[in-house]
Amino acid sequence: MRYKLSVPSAVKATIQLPASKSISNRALILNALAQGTTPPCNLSDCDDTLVMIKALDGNNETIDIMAAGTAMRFLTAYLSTTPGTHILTGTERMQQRPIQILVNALRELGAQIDYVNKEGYPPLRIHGKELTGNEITLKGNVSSQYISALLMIGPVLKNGLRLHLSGEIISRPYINLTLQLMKDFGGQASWLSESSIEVSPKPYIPVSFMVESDWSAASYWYQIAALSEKAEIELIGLFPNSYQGDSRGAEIFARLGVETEFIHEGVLLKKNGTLPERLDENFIDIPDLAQTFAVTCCLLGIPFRFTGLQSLKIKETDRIAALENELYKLGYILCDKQDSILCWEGERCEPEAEPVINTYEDHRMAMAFAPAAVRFPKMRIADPQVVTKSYPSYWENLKQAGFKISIEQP
Ligand SMILES: O=C(O)C1=C[C@@H](OP(=O)(O)O)[C@@H](O)[C@H](O)C1
Ligand SMILES: C=C(OP(=O)(O)O)C(=O)O
Repeated sequence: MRYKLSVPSAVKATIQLPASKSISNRALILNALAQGTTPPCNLSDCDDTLVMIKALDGNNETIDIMAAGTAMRFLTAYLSTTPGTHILTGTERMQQRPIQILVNALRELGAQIDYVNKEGYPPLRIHGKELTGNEITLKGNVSSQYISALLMIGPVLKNGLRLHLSGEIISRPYINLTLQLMKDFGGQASWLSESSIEVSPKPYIPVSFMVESDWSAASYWYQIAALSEKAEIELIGLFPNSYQGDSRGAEIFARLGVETEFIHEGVLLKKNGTLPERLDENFIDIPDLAQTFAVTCCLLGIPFRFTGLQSLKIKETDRIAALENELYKLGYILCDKQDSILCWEGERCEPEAEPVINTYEDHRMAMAFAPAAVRFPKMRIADPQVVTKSYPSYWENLKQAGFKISIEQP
């Protein structure tokens, strides 16, 4: 299936954003570890959260978390300390996303985990037991989800946990998000230095917890505001001083002419029309926003150099390659360096007359390219249903904002 989008001349909408999947999936694990009886409020209805709810509710020996990185990593740690034997598996792509760093760390703490097929990758067979170790060193430069997974089980370990992280720490705001939520659930955990974290063996307590809206999802609306002639967009459920690192997207969009005003229930986006000569930005803390800004800058004709993208290759797809391929179809020639830098210096080629944007089973490819319909009315988005991974109502919300969507079967 493909979607062809027609864009309204002015976008005017009030959008109820989805709840954050990162917060939902942490709150579910923490609530389970706290033996809470009421689930967190306003949980996301996205695939990644639904698989987490099912995994924690069910008694199935085999747990399939589909494409959810957080569920795979958080459940690996959780099941290692929970009685029972489980097979944890996921999509074909999930079986190519590395997990050895986390498995080795858990084994050092005493966990019993085996690889079902390929060494270093899911599926895993996990035999839950009491873990006795309390101090480990692991790489901090591959995925912060390994670190979040370990931190969350820290309070239930007999001797607590001390983590030492080596290499340049990526996605640090996600580690801070984990520490914040652990505190909200009565845990005691904090940074000892730039690269060490200590968790006390103090049990969690059940609390009532409300999940805020998703700042990563908000980025596509900022993008629509940046690319449209006229836009008046209200996003519900976002607050200042969010726990989510992707709230920094608002500051970067301010440089691209979209200002944020915090109003009663969320934010109001306002265009001020000023654009920079170029955008150079380090995405080490905000990897999920790279696609949003790459597409936005190309379409606004703003050359860029994005660094800190080393984690993009092991996400839902190789996002650096996917961006290069699909932006080429729209006439933009990007270059990448050292697997961690993506640049566009204004080089153009003839765009395809009717470009079909492939989405590579990556929700963010679909969501970041859809706003490009503003400039490319003949563009199609292939396999648009991928958005359910984090934002099931994305297309409905676009329709609400005046976009028209026609469905095509290739
Ligand atoms: O902890 C989390 O909720 C996440 C951490 C990030 O992954 P990495 O730490 O692998 O970069 C991010 O890309 C992902 O969407 C969600
Ligand atoms: C990378 C992502 O998700 P995950 O790693 O949790 O699958 C994402 O949502 O962009």
